[in-house]
Amino acid sequence: MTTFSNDPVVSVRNATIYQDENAVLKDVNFDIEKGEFVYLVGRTGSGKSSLLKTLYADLKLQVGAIYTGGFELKDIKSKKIPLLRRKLGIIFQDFQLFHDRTISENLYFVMKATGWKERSKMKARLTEVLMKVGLGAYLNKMPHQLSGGEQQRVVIARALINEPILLIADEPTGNLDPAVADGIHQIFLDINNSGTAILMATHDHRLINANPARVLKCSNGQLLDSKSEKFDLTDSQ
Ligand SMILES: Nc1ncnc2c1ncn2[C@@H]1O[C@H](COP(=O)(O)OP(=O)(O)OP(=O)(O)O)[C@@H](O)[C@H]1O
Repeated sequence: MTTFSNDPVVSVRNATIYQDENAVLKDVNFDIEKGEFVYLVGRTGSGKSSLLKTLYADLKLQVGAIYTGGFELKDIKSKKIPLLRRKLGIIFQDFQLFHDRTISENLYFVMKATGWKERSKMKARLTEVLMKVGLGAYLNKMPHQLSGGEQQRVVIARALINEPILLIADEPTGNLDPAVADGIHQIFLDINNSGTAILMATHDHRLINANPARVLKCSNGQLLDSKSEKFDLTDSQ
């Protein structure tokens, strides 16, 4: 699909976000521009994960229009979903590494699944993304030999492999100590500084206050946007 250099990476118009037949968020409207950093907040159960899942076509879009990375999500064909996901980096709170494979085997797996073929190019890219997250020397380690923060860095490296235009992160520091969370957050800021847009769900107001950026807030079935209105962050933990 054709994308133009100034198109937003995400564009949402009058969308309703559903879990089964329950509308979790109604009349959702926002754009995320190339290179933007956006936090997503809201109380537990307010719809953050449901919104993110809809953006990467894990939940079906039933009402409204969403474009992510140039793909129209309404009625998207299932064979196009892997192509959409290749344009995105998706990161969750729980590190989903294969525990019986080394770090490099974990990354090779994703590369093969997304069409990489040449071993020398794969090795170069793998080394490059691991360096970006400060784990250049960890290629042959097993996941259990890494701390939680290091495992999350590997997951971030894996998400960077195909140079995504948007990183979608669902509470990526949720299970980490504050100091480790700060280190992971700094990696997201560095990635963002090099031009990748980031949409990050978080409950951590400490991180938001230390690194302010635009905030989307799920509240009472609506999505509020700090770009167009003022709201209180303190009641969204
Ligand atoms: N798999 C599911 N099937 C049915 N309902 C679900 C499912 N997952 C979540 N829900 C419901 O959808 C609503 C929104 O949940 P969601 O997980 O999007 O919230 P959240 O803001 O991400 O919460 P948290 O901060 O706890 O992760 C809640 O009422 C929840 O119970």
